[in-house]
Amino acid sequence: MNDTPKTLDDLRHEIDRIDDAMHRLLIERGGIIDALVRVKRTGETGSAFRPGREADMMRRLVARHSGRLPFSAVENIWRTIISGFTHVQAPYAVHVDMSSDPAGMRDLARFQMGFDVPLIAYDSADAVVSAVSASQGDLGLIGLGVTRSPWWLNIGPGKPQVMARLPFLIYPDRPAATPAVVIAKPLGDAAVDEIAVVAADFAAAPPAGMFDVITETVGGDRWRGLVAIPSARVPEGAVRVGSYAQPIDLADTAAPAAAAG
Ligand SMILES: O=C(O)C(=O)C[C@]1(C(=O)O)C=C[C@@H](O)C=C1
Repeated sequence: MNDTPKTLDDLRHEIDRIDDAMHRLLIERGGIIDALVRVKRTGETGSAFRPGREADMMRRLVARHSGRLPFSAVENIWRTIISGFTHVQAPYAVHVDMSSDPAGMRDLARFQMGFDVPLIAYDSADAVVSAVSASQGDLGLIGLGVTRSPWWLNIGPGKPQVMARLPFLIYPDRPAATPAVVIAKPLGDAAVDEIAVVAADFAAAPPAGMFDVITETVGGDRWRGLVAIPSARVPEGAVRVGSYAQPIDLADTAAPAAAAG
């Protein structure tokens, strides 16, 4: 066995070897894009965004991760890769509601979509809904919490819908943790139906804990909000305005990423 301590040069050679391999793999990943676009018929729908597939990839990443690199860095690298490959398949912009917590929304948009996707800022959620409605395959990012305007009245069947809930991976001190939803037209097989988003309109606020309220109006003569319900349990006649993959709280998993993160 050779016990000679490695020099700085040796160690940097090892890092170069690993970086070369990672870069080669990224180039190889890019090589399958043309075939993917044909198989998915992305040209016909104009959107490559598949949040269900992205959720599965993130779940596998969580299950596999170990080592020194914080999980947030790994998540961010993969978000940049996935978002970059989504954009090269069919260019899109992300319209962001900056009416509340603009710094948090910008961080979230960049963490989630990287820096190659054009980001367009708006001062209301309604303006984001209009922009996504007028586009082919653009995405909208709308913050959750309380709102003056029930912006969801203009989404639903035949229109843009809620397609993802962010952050998808929940862990302590995570960056880009501002709660938000992604809206988009559910083109191709893009929709993922685990948790349904239902528009509710009641004379008064429902008792605390009755629903998983993800956003609600303040003021006004009625209580309006969006509630999240497991898709299999949505009552008949409910007004569905989208659905998303169930986010993962790493505190509830035994995944190594929970410890590494
Ligand atoms: O799997 C697909 O459908 C892809 O388009 C590939 C890919 C990726 O880069 O991994 C890109 C966009 C989708 O949202 C999901 C995954």
